[in-house]
Amino acid sequence: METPLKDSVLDFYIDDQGVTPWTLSVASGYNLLRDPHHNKGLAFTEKERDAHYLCGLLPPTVISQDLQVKRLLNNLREYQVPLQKYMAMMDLQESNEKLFYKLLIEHVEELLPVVYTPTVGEACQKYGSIFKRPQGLYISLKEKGKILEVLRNWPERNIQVIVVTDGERILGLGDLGCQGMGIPVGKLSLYSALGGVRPSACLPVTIDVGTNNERLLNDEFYIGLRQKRATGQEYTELVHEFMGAVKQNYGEKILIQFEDFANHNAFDLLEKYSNTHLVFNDDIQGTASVVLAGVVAALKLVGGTLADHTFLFLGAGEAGTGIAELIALEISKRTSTALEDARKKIWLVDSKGLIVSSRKESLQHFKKPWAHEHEPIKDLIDAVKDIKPTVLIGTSGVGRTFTKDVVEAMAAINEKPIILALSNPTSQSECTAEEAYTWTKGRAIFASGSPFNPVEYEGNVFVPGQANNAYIFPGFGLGLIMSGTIRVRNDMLLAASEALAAQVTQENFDKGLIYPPFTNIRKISANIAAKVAAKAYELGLATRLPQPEDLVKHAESCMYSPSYQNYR
Ligand SMILES: O=C([O-])CC(=O)C(=O)O
Ligand SMILES: [Mg+2]
Repeated sequence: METPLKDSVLDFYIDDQGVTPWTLSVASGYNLLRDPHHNKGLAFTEKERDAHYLCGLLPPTVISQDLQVKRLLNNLREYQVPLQKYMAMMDLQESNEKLFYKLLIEHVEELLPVVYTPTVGEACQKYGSIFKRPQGLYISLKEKGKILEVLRNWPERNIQVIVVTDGERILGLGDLGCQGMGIPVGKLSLYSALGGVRPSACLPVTIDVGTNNERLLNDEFYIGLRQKRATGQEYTELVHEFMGAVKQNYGEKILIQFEDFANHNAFDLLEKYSNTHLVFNDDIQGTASVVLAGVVAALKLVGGTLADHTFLFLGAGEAGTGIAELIALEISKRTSTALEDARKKIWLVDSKGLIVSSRKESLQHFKKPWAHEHEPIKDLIDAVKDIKPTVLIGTSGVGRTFTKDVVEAMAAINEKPIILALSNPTSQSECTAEEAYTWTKGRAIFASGSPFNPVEYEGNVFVPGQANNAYIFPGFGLGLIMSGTIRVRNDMLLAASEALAAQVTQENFDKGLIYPPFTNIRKISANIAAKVAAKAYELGLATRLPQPEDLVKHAESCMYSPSYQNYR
């Protein structure tokens, strides 16, 4: 057999230690069928079966990978319950990785909602009950003092990207503790499927410091530490040890993506580590980049420049303030105005009402830049009527908050109101696609964080876009990895955003879409990766030299291929 197997060009960047001997020793005979990285199931050819001690272990038929994909898709479609589809996909990932990715890549529109939002949310809620095998590393308070050793227990050594959560704010579902593991697992499968990063280079991590979720603490199937969340120094020290161990074990170029931390930690962690590590917060930065792209694309449909628009957010946490800041940065850049002035076009409402200067003293630090001069307003509907936004963005994590009143008020102010209901999963969406189109009489430009089906309204079909950070983080990460970039900077987020907006075609606009369909996502990711890498080279933060001439081609050549290889 040809080992080490090369999954993609990124393998050439593997350090001298190369592939683990473990892979070499088990990959034949029955164990080969049990090795998810190399298993091909019925697609092993006669010759391969002869050469690798597989005769008799498989029924006589040899089928192609394409036929395997077809068969699996047929089986998946038989399941009525989304969670059953999810579990079937996880089983496939654990038994035949290439087939899992080929299926996911070739049927991305259909299967994204299965392995990602909304179903992954339900999977996390029930993770203890459906748990079968470890899909990532669990670093709990018990591992304190030995995190480096724990990292070395993971079978893969050449890790390029880690997605880590502490489970405190899983989507809009709140504290799911250790069961948040579904999120890093799901995000990383998109890194490979959508962004082409080798699966073996991806490491999902859950930091378990307990949970404040009483239901889970009392659930006999809960898999995490049965205690209230550690906070303060105990929390900070565990995370700090993790961050240090990761850098020590994997080097400076390891990308660490923070995912679904609570507001009170997310901003601080990002700030604390952004000058010592390659860190990226998907909820703050990834969401910001994807929403800016959608808004910029929407300008083609509604007219005006970014600076001509007025933005109102419901929700002033990671997504809300992250998006607001990136929009302000872009306005400031395009119009050469001061950032403070650009921010004045943007208003945020939190659970206490409009964020205004009289509230400044009591605001969390990440909200302070948005405390503009204005009299207090308590309700969203009154804020809409007063501020008269052209763009309404929901990032509250609370479903059904864009009520009929609110949406109708947007339609009364705007010919084409831009309404983005970003909270996940579907149950937490601020409104449904159907509500947005019906209440605006088909005039809304609508996108949501979790997918909605097309809506028919008065004989017209409206296709809602999905404003989800899944458009950005896989290509963004690929761009960082392929260029050996050592720090993330805002200009890279702006570059990613521009790259995504540039991928929306006239045909998409004609359908009212402000995002391209996910079917072309690998091409989109390659373009994003190229723009991000180009910016990193420009800023002197890319270490992989010389800079390739054609970065799009380079990105494509780096991408993991899910097609089987021939084993000698
Ligand atoms: O996971 C998603 O679908 C988007 C996201 O980061 C979140 O909602 O936290
Ligand atoms: Mg998230």
